Parts: sequence; C-alpha cells; structure tokens
Amino acid sequence: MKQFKSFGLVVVTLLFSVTMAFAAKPNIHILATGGTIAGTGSSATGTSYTAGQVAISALLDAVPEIKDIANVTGEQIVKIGSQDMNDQVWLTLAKKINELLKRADIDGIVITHGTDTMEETAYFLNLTVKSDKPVVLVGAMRPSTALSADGPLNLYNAVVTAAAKESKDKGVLVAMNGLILGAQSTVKMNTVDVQTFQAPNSGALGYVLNGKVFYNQVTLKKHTTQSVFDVTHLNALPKVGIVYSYSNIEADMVTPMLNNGYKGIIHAGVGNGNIHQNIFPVLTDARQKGILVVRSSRVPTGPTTLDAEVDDAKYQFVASQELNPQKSRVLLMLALTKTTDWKQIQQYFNEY
Ligand SMILES: NC(=O)C[C@H](N)C(=O)O
Repeated sequence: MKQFKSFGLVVVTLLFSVTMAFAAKPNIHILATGGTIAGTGSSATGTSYTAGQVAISALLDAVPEIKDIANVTGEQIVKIGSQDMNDQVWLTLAKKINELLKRADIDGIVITHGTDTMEETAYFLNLTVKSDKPVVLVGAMRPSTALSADGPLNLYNAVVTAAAKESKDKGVLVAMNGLILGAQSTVKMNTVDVQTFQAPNSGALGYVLNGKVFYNQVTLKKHTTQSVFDVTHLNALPKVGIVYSYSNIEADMVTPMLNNGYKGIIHAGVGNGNIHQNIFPVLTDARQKGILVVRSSRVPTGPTTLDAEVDDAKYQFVASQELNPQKSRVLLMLALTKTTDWKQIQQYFNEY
C-alpha cells in the first residue's frame, strides 16, 4: 500500500512538472511565406536554386531544438520568392497577425520570408500590427540544401527572439545572422552575404547568443500600438511607384506615372534627394494633379532632409527623412489611406 502511494506521488509530480514545463514555454505561431530559407538547389555548393520550395513543417523538423524553447505551431501563407511579394499578401499577413495576437494562447509570431523584400514587409507590419507581442521576420541567404545553410540557426534565433519577454513592444523585428534589427531601420545591404541585414543609420537593436536575447537600444519611431494606420477594412492599397534618378534622366521616364492611376511618386533622388532639371517640371505637374511626391535618396545612408537644396514648402513635396525609397513607398501608401494633405504626410514621415 505504502509503495503504491509513493508510486502515485511520483506519477503526480511527473505529470505536474510536464504540465508546468509545457505551460511555461511560450506559444509561437509561424507564418511561412517562402524565400531562400525554404529554397532548394541541385548542388550544396553552387549558387543556383529555387526559393520557396520547402514546407514550414520540414523547416521545423530540421531544427528540433526549437521545441525546447517554445510550443510552435505553423501555417503556410504563400510559397514565393519575396521578389514576388505583393500588397495582397501584406494585407493578409497584417489581418491574420492582428487576429492571432488577440488570442491569449499566442505569445508571438515568426514569419519566414525571403530576404529581397523582407525590410518592406517588416516595415508594413510595423505600421499595421496592433499588438505589443513580438513579431519577428526571418529568412536565409543560403538555400536549405547548401553547405552551411544559415536558415536553421536563423529560424532558431527568430523563435528565441519571439519567445523572449524582452522583445515585447520593440516594434516588428528582423532576426538575421545573430542580429535583432528594427523594421524601421533595417536594410538589405549585400546581395549574397549572410550578414546582409544591417541598420546603417542607427545600428541593430540587439543580438541573440546561445538561445538568449540581448538588447542595447530601442527605436524612438512610432510603431504597432502607437500607429494610426489600420488595415482592418482595407482590400487594396493606393498605387505608389518609385522613380530612380540618374545623370541625364529624361522626362519620359516619369510622365507615364501621371496618367496611370498613381496616387503617389517616390523620387529616389541623387544626394540629399535632389531632382534633375529634366524631371522637376513633371514632379511639379504631379503635385498640380494631386499626386503626392516624396523625395527620398538613392544614397544608402543618411536622411533626405527638409529644405536643403529643394524648397519643399514651395513645391509641396515631402522629405523622406531616414526612409529609403522602398520603405518610403510603404509609408506613403498607408499615409494615403488617411489623407492627401502633404503637411500631414510630412508629419508621418517625421514620426514613423
Ligand atoms: N535570400 C533570399 O531569400 C532571396 C530570395 N530571392 C527571396 O527573397 O525570396
């Protein structure tokens, strides 16, 4: 009888600790979109491969250690190279994440994503997710079949980041090659290197080491719960395009944008967002037609500032501050869902 009692006690204790261990682990949901992290190639050493081939379940099976840090569930949203990313996927992701994060049984989200447009998706979600729970994007520069594929450790680090209490209210994050970067400041800086994601204007927010996160700074830009942008009832985004400037650019590169439904033009200018005299009149015509014009720069670092060589107030142009052209496009699309007032839009560019 005594033996039976102590056996019962052991079983209860075991059950309790298993339940506690399970309960103590955060619940992380993975949304998979494809990219090189899910890419396969015919050779382990070559550079040619196809992105977005492997399902999320197989990616997770490759990193069983993830189960030690979180209870992970996952679903496939799309299976694409992120060069094919589009507004519909962004809207789907934002709406889905907002629904998922309302649930008490989900503590954070990881999105597997191609690196080509990761910074844009991250910034779009940074402005449209309405929760302070961690949302972390992750990808890889080498396909899953490569020697020293970077995907498995990146995925592990992304789950560590999403599962960490310290990641709360930091805005949408990118976890790549050991760094934790903020969506607003991170940029893909190298076409092939695994250390491609950097924040050239302000630096990384922190890093992941040995399964733990370490933060050194936070962003002062508005994001997630402070953002005024809401996609709940949106099924499309205003059409905004980018014009890349260069020596001798001619007006006919820009004029088609005045008659094809564009609500906004991002000018990737030279230097501090300067505009060639050949296209300056086209951009002032755009303003006459009510099309918003944002001056950004093709220079990779530094802000595009108000009233440097261009009198923005005179022409009713907006200066992009530290946003590069592709992120300026994201903010202008969302800004245009609220207003066409260039002064208000300039305010958004100052704050976000
Ligand atoms: N490294 C990558 O993920 C590149 C790939 N083209 C993508 O963005 O999907």
